[in-house]
Amino acid sequence: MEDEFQLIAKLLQHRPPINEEVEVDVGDDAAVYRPSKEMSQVITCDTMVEGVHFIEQTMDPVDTGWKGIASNVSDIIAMGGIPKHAVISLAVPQDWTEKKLIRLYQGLGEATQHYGVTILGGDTVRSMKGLMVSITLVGEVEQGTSLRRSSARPGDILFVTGFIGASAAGLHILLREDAKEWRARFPSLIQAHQRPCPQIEAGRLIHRLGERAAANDVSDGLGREAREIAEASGVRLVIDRDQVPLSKDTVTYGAECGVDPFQWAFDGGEDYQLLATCPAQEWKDFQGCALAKGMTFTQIGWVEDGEAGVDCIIEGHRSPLTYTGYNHFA
Ligand SMILES: Nc1ncnc2c1ncn2[C@@H]1O[C@H](COP(=O)(O)OP(=O)(O)O)[C@@H](O)[C@H]1O
Ligand SMILES: Cc1ncc(C[n+]2csc(CCOP(=O)(O)OP(=O)(O)O)c2C)c(N)n1
Ligand SMILES: [Mg+2]
Ligand SMILES: [Mg+2]
Ligand SMILES: [Mg+2]
Repeated sequence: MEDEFQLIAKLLQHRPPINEEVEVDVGDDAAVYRPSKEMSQVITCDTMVEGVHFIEQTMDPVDTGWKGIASNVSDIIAMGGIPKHAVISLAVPQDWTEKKLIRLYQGLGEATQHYGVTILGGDTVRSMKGLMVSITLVGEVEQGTSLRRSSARPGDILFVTGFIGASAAGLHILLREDAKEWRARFPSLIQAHQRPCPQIEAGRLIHRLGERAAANDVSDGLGREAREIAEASGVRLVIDRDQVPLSKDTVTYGAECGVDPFQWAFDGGEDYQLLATCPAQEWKDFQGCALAKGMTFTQIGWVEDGEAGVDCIIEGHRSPLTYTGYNHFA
């Protein structure tokens, strides 16, 4: 590799074109974009670190690029927003060749194209060990209407979008020494881990409920995300564990390898689905509306008055949730 400036020029060939909202593109000290009228700006930042979020065995660089954007898009969606512009910070170790970095950018390019996000800049520096990709994503939401973790109220329905736990099941396969044969049998689990696909439409549909809905994206496992909503709202969430939607492959693989698949759902993380609440009287229509748009929203519990926290019903027996979720410093 010659120098970082030539590298940046090569990498940028793999980003989708910018649009008319961009006043100053890559190439100056900072980028300038024009926010839409009547919209508030939403800003988030998520990082992928080699050895923590991915290793060579689990992710091709193209997947790491995709997932870096997806994890940020997921947070904008969980606020009810629409993702718009990204800046990308790279710390590159010696063993990451230009070829691998171009693959990373192809993944970033695919995901930004898919979600209508423009890459407006970034930063490129040396890392002494391991690649780090840190992405800051700006989105927008109608003023004063973002979805908060603090909006859950007693009597609400607690629900999730899609399936939960498939990403952690996929990671379990990818970390096996005999991964090859399992990968071929359970491609949906591998896909869930490597290519999560947060759905903007799901967030925007929940956003229609306005301040009566609370939402969190599932990055650290249901156990962790549920606690965050309970604490922010000052309510007790009750989850009926057997209602948590697990994909058929998640259940089959769990049975074959002797792992409780609910552990993947509650402790695993990286599903990038939404955990949300909805007023009970709206639930049936709301769920029907999601279905009509090709999305599955599944009730997994409800919200009660009481000490802030989460209870879980397992085979008819209710007790405080013991699953903890993912913890970086455990
Ligand atoms: N180093 C930091 N400095 C300031 N705020 C932070 C930092 N790390 C996380 N946060 C904030 O703490 C909150 C929780 O972060 P995090 O658990 O990463 O959220 P999420 O799981 O939705 O990505 C977010 O509002 C985030 O912006
Ligand atoms: C090699 C490897 N080991 C473990 C994991 C699991 N893992 C790493 S970070 C993480 C939690 C999600 O990442 P985080 O940075 O906490 O995202 P955020 O909650 O901020 O969106 C999980 C489940 C993984 N993806 N890859
Ligand atoms: Mg985060
Ligand atoms: Mg989040
Ligand atoms: Mg996290």
